[in-house]
Amino acid sequence: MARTPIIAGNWKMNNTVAAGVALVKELAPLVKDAKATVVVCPTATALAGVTEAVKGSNIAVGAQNVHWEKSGAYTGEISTDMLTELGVSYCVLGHSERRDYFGETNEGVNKRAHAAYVAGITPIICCGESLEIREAGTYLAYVAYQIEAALAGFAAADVAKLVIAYEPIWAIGTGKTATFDQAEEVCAHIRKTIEAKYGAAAAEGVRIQYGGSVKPATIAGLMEKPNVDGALVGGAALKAKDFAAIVNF
Ligand SMILES: O=C[C@H](O)COP(=O)(O)O
Repeated sequence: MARTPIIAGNWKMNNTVAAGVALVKELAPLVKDAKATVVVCPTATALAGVTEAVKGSNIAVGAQNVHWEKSGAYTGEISTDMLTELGVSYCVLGHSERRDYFGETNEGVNKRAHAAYVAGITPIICCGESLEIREAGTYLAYVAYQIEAALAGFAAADVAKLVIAYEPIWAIGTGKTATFDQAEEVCAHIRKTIEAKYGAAAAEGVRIQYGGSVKPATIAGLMEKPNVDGALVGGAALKAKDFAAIVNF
C-alpha cells in the first residue's frame, strides 16, 4: 500500500487572521495539483478565517493543540468540538516547543491524541531529541519511548491512520536540517517500533513526517527516503511560494 505524502505547515505564533487568510489565498492556486495531502496549521485565532478561506481548495486545516476534555474550566485551552465546528481536521500535538516551554508531557500528548482521534481530527504527533541526547547516542531509544507513550491505548487499526512528525530539536528553526540519512534512520526506527507493537499493517499505514528547517531545496532528497512520508514545515510555511515549492516537491 503506497502512503500518500503529507506536507503540513505549522505557522506557530505567526500570522493575524488577515495575514493567514491572505497566505492561503495565495497558496491555494499554487498547490491545487499537489499529489501530497496539504495542511496548514494557523494559530487559534486564525482558524475560523482560514478554514473559511480554504473552502473549495485541497488545503486542509490543522490546529496547533487541543485539550482532552470536552469542555470546562481549562483556561487557555481549546476543545475538539470547537475545532470540528470550524472544519479543522488535523492537530499538531506534542511539538517540542509545547514540551519545552509549556510543560507538555508524554501523558498529556497521549490524552490529547485520543481525544482528537475520537473526534475525527487526525493527530500529528511530534517527537524528537535534543542535541544533548543526539550527542549521547541514545536518540533512537528516546524517540521510540516518546512514540510508545503517545500511542498507548490506540488500536492497531487506528495507529495506521495517524501522522507522526519526527523533529530533531537541534534542527528546528536553526537552518541545520538533519541529513537525509539522519532523517531516514529515525523515521525507519519509528516505523519499526510501531511494527513491533502494532503489527505490519499499522506500520505500513502510519505516515511519518520529518520536520526541522525543511526548505524547497531539501524536500526532494528527504522524500526519496523510503520511511519519510512528508514534512512538518515551520519557517518556510510562512511564505506561500516557498511552501508551495515544498508541497510540489
Ligand atoms: O513544526 C515545525 C517545525 O518545528 C520546524 O520548524 P522550522 O521549519 O522553522 O525549522
